[in-house]
Amino acid sequence: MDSARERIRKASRLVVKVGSSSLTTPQGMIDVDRVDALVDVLGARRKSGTQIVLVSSGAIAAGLGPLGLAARPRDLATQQAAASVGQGVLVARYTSSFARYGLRVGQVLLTADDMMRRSHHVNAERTLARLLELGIVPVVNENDTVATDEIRFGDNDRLAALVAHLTRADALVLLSDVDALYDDDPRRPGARRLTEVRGPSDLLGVELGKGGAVGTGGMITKVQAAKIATGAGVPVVLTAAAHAAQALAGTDVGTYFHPEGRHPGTRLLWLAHATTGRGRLHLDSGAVEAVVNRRKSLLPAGVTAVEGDFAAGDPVDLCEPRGQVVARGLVNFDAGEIPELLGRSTRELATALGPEYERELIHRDDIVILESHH
Ligand SMILES: Nc1ncnc2c1ncn2[C@@H]1O[C@H](COP(=O)(O)OP(=O)(O)O)[C@@H](O)[C@H]1O
Ligand SMILES: N[C@@H](CCC(=O)OP(=O)(O)O)C(=O)O
Repeated sequence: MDSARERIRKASRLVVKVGSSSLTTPQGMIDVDRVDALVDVLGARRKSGTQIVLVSSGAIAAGLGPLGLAARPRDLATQQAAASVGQGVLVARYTSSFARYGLRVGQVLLTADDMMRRSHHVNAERTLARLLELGIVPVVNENDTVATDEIRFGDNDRLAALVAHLTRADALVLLSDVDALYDDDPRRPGARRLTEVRGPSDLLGVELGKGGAVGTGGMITKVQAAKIATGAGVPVVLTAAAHAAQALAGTDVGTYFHPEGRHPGTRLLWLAHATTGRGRLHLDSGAVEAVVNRRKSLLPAGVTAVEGDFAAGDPVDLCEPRGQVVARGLVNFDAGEIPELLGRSTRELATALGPEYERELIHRDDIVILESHH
């Protein structure tokens, strides 16, 4: 056996993500046989001592049938209503399916916001750790009913990567309806399977297409998820749900993404990968140098313009003078407060406006430099 794959076979904590298309029928009902087949694999592995976190999509898809909808609705409110109905059905099914192995599940619903706000992510981390200690299988999904369009993950691939990091998992297994990453859309003739990915250069020229009718992200979000996880030191296997047993046994199925071994903080991981800014701050070249190369906080003196309507605490993109986004950060002021601060020193602002204006626009701990600018 490939020694890299050994990491999956020997993992003592695994995050397994399964997509909608592997759990539901085209009619929008739970596919009981496929759920049971997946639980057979996970239940057996749990019984052998491995802790398992299951990140399961399928709430929206499983809500379609009960609501009499023929296809995934386009509008967010109906998707959220379907998720609300479907999530209950889904968890009920997992509860009875895992009970066949004497195992209990615990529902955990997270938003992208929870990954960012320190108090929330500390709580999520603690609850997941406790569930695992208690021998429970946490079943995680995005909290679809409260997540708004701009901020939601939409697919669970990136959420699963962040959960793998949050729980310090030994590996992430992404299960879909396709058995591997291919160099082209596998529905096209001649597409070839990638058995492993060692880094970005292995992905050059790979065509990443959209998914089927029930899934959302297609391969693009799965590859993004793999980059997030491997960048945080967690290896990833991507394969079909039907090959779950082989993947967990470390057999050569699907695509193996080798880990890179850096461990950035979870909150910043979210900031870099799971969102786009709510607005933009344009930096002069001195501020770019300070923030990107010297990892300093961003002060109002180095900002030339502000765009967008954001509130204090929101993520904003930081642009260099030609307009290219180089970093992202959690801003300390509302958009409307910023214009009068621009170009002025913090000391001058404190004297003119009061001591609360002495703070930086964005604290260095709340800034991530985007990948190509490291
Ligand atoms: N290069 C590629 N390699 C593999 N699959 C691809 C590729 N490009 C597009 N796809 C499609 O992506 C789909 C999986 O994405 P999706 O439907 O979102 O799955 P899930 O619901 O499991 O998250 C596959 O069915 C496949 O047809
Ligand atoms: N949270 C959503 C996930 C949406 C979705 O389809 O995701 P995926 O199948 O992983 O591409 C749900 O449960 O329906």
